[in-house]
Amino acid sequence: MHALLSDIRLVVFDLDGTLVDSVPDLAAAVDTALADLALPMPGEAKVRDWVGNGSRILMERALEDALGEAPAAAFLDTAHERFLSRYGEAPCERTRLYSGVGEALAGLAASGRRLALVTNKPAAFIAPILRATGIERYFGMCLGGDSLPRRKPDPLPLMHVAKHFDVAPAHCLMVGDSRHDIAAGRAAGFRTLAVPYGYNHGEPVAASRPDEVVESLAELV
Ligand SMILES: O=C(O)COP(=O)(O)O
Ligand SMILES: [Mg+2]
Repeated sequence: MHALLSDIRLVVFDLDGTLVDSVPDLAAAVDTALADLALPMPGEAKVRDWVGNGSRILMERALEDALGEAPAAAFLDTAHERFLSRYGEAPCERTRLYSGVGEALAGLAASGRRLALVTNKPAAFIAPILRATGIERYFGMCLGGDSLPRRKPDPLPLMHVAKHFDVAPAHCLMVGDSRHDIAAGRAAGFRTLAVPYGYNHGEPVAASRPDEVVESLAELV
């Protein structure tokens, strides 16, 4: 086990960009949603930098890019509905686990630690993706960006999970790919660990000063 885990009893994982590379499917849904609205398709590279604050803000960034100005609220609502419908049709066609994730989850679970998932993506998409990638059984609790009144970088979902498992924050670890994960973890009183391969608005996640950065989650076990 990694030294950081010695007094950790609960490990909370981010999903997009940490456990799964979901951008191919997210980008396909953004592209088709914009095409439905007769707007140009942004493609994967741009979408990669827009993921991290939930699907509504993802679509706000996409519309702003396509229109050259901030979208009207009603148009954003329409576009967000299009995105949810398109993503719901195919949330895991090309979404894949990052290397090392399977070993890490199996090893941590076997060690008796509790595992949970806190993502900013809508909760409805969590189970289909965990099922398709074969990792659903590891998580005792999963929260989405719309599960509670506030989402990451607010610490609320992390505090909720720690309370659910009755583990003090000092014995909890947040594992994520973005500054929102690190900020939420720190604010909740958790230890924090980052992976550098995910989505962080084009910036290195190390700039958020997590307690540790690992190239692969396999290094945890
Ligand atoms: O859907 C998003 O915006 C990001 O999701 P994540 O919190 O799992 O990285
Ligand atoms: Mg993420």
